[in-house]
Amino acid sequence: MSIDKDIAIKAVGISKVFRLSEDSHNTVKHRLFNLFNPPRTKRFEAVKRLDLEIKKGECIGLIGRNGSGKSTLVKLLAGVYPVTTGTVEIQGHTLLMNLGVGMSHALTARENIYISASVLGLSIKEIDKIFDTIIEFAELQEFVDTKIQFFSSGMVARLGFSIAVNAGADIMFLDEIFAVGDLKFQEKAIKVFESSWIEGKTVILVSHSMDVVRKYCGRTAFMRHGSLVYFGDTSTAVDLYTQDNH
Ligand SMILES: Nc1ncnc2c1ncn2[C@@H]1O[C@H](COP(=O)(O)OP(=O)(O)OP(=O)(O)O)[C@@H](O)[C@H]1O
Repeated sequence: MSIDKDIAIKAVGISKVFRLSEDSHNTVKHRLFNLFNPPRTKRFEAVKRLDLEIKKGECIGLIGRNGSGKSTLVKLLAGVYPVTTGTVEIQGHTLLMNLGVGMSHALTARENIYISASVLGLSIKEIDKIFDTIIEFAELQEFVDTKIQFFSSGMVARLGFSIAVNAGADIMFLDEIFAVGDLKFQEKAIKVFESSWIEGKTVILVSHSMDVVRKYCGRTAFMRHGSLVYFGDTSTAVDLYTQDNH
């Protein structure tokens, strides 16, 4: 499959099926007696077959009710989950900022910065230079050598956002970034969004705030029960979502 130079993400026929165990073999005794009678599994299609093409430099909104498949779709696009069907092609360095997905909870903030930034293509020397800026922006000076499993979800999100901003990810998946962190951090995140930094970046913004989506997203995708119902101009997507009673 070929991908044009101006495309950041091209997904064709992608879907995601989770297999949920329905069994009651949850005790050792049950498991032993049922060795040759494996637990039954139920198929659940969290993302139904869809195509999606996002251009470089676009800021895309992703909206839908709880459980409609937004986070699963983002994880498929970011390569966190393998797709059940279809293909995803990416041009650029991506970073997923979804409350620490992609970061290792057993490692410290310092270690996670070095790992994430090197995944983004930076050398150790380059990371040394921006290390303090990342920590200061995230306001985590006192927690540099703390394992992030002890961080609050807001602290993890701040760290992820700061790495992406300062280490130069060119495709960013932001899952509710304006809803985490305290007021001061949210203001900082908004400032970044409104600065020239955003120019040329590709952003996929998952949000339950229609104001945020209206303000920053040129096009928006609306999901319902795992299906992509609409992908086009933001005002139509927001209208469809707000009128939706299914
Ligand atoms: N790892 C998993 N295993 C099994 N089912 C899952 C898994 N992850 C998500 N699901 C299911 O897939 C469906 C879609 O979940 P998803 O988190 O993508 O929705 P969402 O639109 O992001 O919701 P929210 O707005 O609440 O964040 C839900 O029914 C959820 O229970």
